[in-house]
Amino acid sequence: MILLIENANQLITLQGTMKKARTKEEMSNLQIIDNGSVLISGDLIIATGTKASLRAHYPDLVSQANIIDASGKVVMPGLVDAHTHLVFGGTRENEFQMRLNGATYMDIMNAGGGIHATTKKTREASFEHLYEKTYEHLNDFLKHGITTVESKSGYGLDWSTEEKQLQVAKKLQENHEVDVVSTFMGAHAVPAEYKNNPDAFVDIIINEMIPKVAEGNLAEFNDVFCEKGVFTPEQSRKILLAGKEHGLIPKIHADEIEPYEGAELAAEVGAISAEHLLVASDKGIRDMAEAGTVAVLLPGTAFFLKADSARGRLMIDEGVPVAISTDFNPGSSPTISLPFIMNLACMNMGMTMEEVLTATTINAAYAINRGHEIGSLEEGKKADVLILDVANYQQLQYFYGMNHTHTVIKNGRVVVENGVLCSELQNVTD
Ligand SMILES: N=CN[C@@H](CCC(=O)O)C(=O)O
Repeated sequence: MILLIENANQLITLQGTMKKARTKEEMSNLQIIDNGSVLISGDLIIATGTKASLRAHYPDLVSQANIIDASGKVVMPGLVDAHTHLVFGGTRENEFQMRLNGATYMDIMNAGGGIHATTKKTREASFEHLYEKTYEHLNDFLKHGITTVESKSGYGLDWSTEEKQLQVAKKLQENHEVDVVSTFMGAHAVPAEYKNNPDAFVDIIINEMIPKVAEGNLAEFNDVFCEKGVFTPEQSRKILLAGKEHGLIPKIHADEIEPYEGAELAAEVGAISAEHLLVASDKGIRDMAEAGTVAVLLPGTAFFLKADSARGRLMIDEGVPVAISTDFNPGSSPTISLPFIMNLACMNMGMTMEEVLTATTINAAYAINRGHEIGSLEEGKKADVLILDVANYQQLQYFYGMNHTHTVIKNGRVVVENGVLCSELQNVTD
């Protein structure tokens, strides 16, 4: 199948020569083509350029192509969400009310709620239930223009449930249009049964769970919630290094609630990303810049927890490559709306609209080791393309809290048309 998208008001390609996440002023370089076209063959991008240049260079392909007219619209790479806790049982709106009444996130967790409440529900849920519920969430992601999602386990905290979450993610990767990239996060919390002996649980993660994850090829990354009252930096280091020995790339939930030298640890162990970073230290930020660790910032979580956002502006100025993600989870960020989170990044972290687009495409792709195949519209990359019903990219932030997705092309196939999932249209006509 050959597709030709033509007449885009603005075609944002994000093309670049660098083979790594963008930093500093590179984050503002969107490489925009006015009246742009994208030529797609099968699941790959063949070329981008002006209408005239593609028609002149590829007359044979153009003559066979199905044309998509993007007049008056913005065309850009599919959005990448590099931090979610995608597969979970239950919801926690009761905790939202508790937090509105003044309780803190950690108060609730220490009293057996929070991650522990979702762990209970996820342990109880069947594989089929989790699969169907998460399938619906992925449909929502797709309708908002997100074509790749990272998914962390961590609501099992025992092997059978961790494996169930990872297997759900794996089956979704096989069956759903959205690409699902898996992270093992057995170290999300210390389960109640190990409350008095957390080191014994750390040993189980290291000696039992990580080897099984690697053997079953169930995840690419290994993540730890390094936080006071959860896992110490020493425990986190051990878990991340053990994962590395088994081929799992380190990620870390760092400096979210209290400063704990998580950013420093991320740089030290060679983590691909450090995530949250609301209270990361100046030294931690400098260490990350030097190590090239991607900061995955989650302004929706700060918003929902009524906390101050991470210092995104400073991180960019210091040379840290920044990505922005939803942190979709049932407690601290129950939203799939990456477009809304992008707006929060502008409003609350001092990031420019250009930086935010880079942070949710190419830099997010690098945060999950996919920068070579997604995140920009370039020859040879996957044809994951988003067409937005806005006249310019600034309107995407200006008309905030709305879904501007018109068309989504995933792997060279139109999967959302006029804002509606093609699979849903199919069901109506069947
Ligand atoms: N902070 C730790 N983990 C999740 C929240 C998980 C939950 O509350 O269920 C996060 O990334 O925000």
